Amino acid sequence: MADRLELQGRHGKSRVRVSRVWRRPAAAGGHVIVEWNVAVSVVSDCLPSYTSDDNSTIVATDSIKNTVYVKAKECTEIVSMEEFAVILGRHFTSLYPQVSEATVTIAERPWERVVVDGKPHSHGFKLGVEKHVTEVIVKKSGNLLINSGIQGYSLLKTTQSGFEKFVRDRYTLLPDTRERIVATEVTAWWRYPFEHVSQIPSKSFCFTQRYQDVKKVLADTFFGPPDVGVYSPSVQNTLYLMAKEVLNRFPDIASVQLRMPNLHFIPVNLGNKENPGLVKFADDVYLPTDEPHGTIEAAVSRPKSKL
Ligand SMILES: O=c1[nH]c(=O)c2[nH]c(=O)[nH]c2[nH]1
Repeated sequence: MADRLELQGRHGKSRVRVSRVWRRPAAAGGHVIVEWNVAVSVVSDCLPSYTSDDNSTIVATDSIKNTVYVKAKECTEIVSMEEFAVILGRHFTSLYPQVSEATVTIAERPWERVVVDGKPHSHGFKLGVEKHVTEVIVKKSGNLLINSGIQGYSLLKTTQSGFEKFVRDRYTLLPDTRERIVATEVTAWWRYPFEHVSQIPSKSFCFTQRYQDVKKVLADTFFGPPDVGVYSPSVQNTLYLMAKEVLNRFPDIASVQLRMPNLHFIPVNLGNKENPGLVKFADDVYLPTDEPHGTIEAAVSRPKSKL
């Protein structure tokens, strides 16, 4: 009976924190620093280690961790997170015959160059908020998948948002409105179309630039023009327009997934019989809360080719 059991295992190291500095002269743009939290997980044929005391085919997770630092050292030129993840994935799947696949996940701590007296500082950084993340899966054949994203991107507007004409039944209390605050913390994931290591563009920074560009398109679509904004009839509609704009603007992005919790700003009305109208809501005083919050998410992709 036991002989017929199947096992699909994987192992690796998580929360490997590494920082890499590239020390360019001030005239060339100054120092560049990245701080990455790396997770590597390999699919590896090391069945005897599960079924017996034979560890002879295990690539130790400690060695996996060490490799992250060795590869960071070897990157003498600036690399993006995505490129670094591909380097790691290629390394594990090509060096070890037993490793058929590697998944490398990286989250970047958002150190941003400071500006002093209107000038970008050559070696000073402050911590930003939203995070660039990536997940790269590399197969031994060189086939790969690159997904990148944003986490913790908090956006809010004080008007140009409403919600009306939704299902109204015996459970409904929420009134229709064309005037409310809308606030969210965007999580976005998008997939690049590269399917093999040989297809990855060589220009350094292309993924990093793309991250900045996607972030801007998401925010610009959420807010609309600076003076008048754009009306949002629902978080659902705004989410769709944000995803659609990313796909329109970037042909090298194949699909976008957005999660946009609706973080409520509840109108405050206080009063009782003796003291009616203690606080009467006039689009001014709110109770902000994220518990509970609405959960709204969707994946948007181009229609599949009918070829
Ligand atoms: O934009 C919204 N979408 C909803 O699905 C929803 N549900 C709700 O109570 N408020 C809102 N707002």
